[in-house]
Amino acid sequence: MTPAAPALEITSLTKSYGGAPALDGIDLVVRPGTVHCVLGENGAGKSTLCHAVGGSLVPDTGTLALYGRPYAPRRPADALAAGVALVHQHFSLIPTLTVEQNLRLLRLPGLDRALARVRDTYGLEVRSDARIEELPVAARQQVEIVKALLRSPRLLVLDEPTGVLGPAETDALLATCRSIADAGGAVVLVTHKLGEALRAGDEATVLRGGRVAGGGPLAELGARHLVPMMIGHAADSLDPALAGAVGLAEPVAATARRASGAKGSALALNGVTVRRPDGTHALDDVDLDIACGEIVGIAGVEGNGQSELMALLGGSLAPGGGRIALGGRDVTGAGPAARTRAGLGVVPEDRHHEGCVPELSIAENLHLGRLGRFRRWGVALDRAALARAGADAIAAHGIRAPGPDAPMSALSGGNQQKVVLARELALDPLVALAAAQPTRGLDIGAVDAVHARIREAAARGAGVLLVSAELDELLALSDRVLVAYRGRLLGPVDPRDPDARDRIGELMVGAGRAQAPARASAEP
Ligand SMILES: Nc1ncnc2c1ncn2[C@@H]1O[C@H](COP(=O)(O)OP(=O)(O)OP(=O)(O)O)[C@@H](O)[C@H]1O
Repeated sequence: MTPAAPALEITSLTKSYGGAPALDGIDLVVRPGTVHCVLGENGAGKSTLCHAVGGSLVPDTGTLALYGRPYAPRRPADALAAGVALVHQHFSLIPTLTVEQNLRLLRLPGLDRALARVRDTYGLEVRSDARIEELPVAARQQVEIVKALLRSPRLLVLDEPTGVLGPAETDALLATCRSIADAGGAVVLVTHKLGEALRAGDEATVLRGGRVAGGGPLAELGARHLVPMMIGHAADSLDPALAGAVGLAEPVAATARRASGAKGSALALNGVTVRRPDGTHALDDVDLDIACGEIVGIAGVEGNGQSELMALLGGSLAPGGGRIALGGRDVTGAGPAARTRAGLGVVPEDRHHEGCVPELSIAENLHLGRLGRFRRWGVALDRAALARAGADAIAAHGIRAPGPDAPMSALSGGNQQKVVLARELALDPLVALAAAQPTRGLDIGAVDAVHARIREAAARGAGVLLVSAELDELLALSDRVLVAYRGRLLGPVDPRDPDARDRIGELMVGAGRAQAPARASAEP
């Protein structure tokens, strides 16, 4: 190893899919002892780059060097042997096995010692006896990161690791990145969150359309230079709340939305209870009434009933008690398809496993549950009509896709999310929309567009339930915010209240419960 050599040097890297370049002549240098952020819009090529470094994809042309030595991994095992660990956007854990069983599959000598080292060095601990499928998404991500750290990598590549993490977990992860860099290693951190990059990164490279759009030391670039590199034009058009959230402007307080004028209840839960297998309440006698045209935000630490609430609305979980009504009609016993027909749009948190069918085409995914209208004589699918409708939706929602007939699996993570959102927002009628983390993994331009679409849906009279880990998002969009805490919905908090953040923070840890109504207010 040459001491002054870059930890990673990428030269003229290219990779195409069916003639379309995903990476088009990338040059990138990661210096040892640094956290190097890779930024860029959805479909820019960030994951493809990570895969090339992590050995899960072989580039068409170009070279890589690791600490001054040629490095050409053909498979992930080559990367691991060279000291490169990659944490993917999609988890690679076996859900039915425990954490420990998953870690033992690595066949590392001295696993217990290595786990103790990771715990002592980074303060990262995992519950060895828990089954992966029982763990919240953030805890699964933690296991993936521990798995990577067990091998003491000299280059750690993290593909959008913080999308699923709460603020405290994100802080812990960013601190871990810093300790790896301080110990002389290097970290490549892919993120959409500018604040995070500016806080934790030393340098950045911005990708756009498979090319390097710019980069340099983060302290010099700042949000003002980075955002135009990322979105390809000046950031003036961004919504002021979003511009404030990414540090481009002074933070702005939420403003009152114009009432839609729609009347009545869009979505109502009445005394809804869900018990977990261990007898505890995932949802505890929840009452919630969302008026037509109203946006209700749900904050809260993950694992306080939000997942069950979404599964319940999606129809994959039946309540132990209580009833659900859509536009005044009881849908408690209705299956997912009947709810879709009745006008309930659901954007699940785990778009990859629940929101779409990766093997089907993009056009089919855009019309899941409504493919019937493209059948001729009720049987054969009119593929041309389906492709035309798919192409329209792709254009309208800015989905970066090879075409409507390409498989969903060919889309980048953020573009898959756009497909799921486009499909649910296109329901006709759309009586209510329940969306969990709708902007997770989306670039700044796309977040802006999704916020606008959610506001439009409410303006057209839909009631919106918005579950989000992003407080800025909840405050910018919601008419009122409730906080999920141990299966109950506490609050409401008015987002225009100057103390809204503090109040939500208190409710998230259960403080102030005594003053809050035990049941969420039914009144908007
Ligand atoms: N298996 C594949 N087949 C065809 N095209 C693909 C495949 N994988 C990726 N692509 C295309 O390559 C381009 C880059 O995708 P990539 O996943 O690297 O983007 P990204 O920057 O990570 O996006 P995101 O922020 O949404 O995760 C996209 O246009 C995507 O559609």
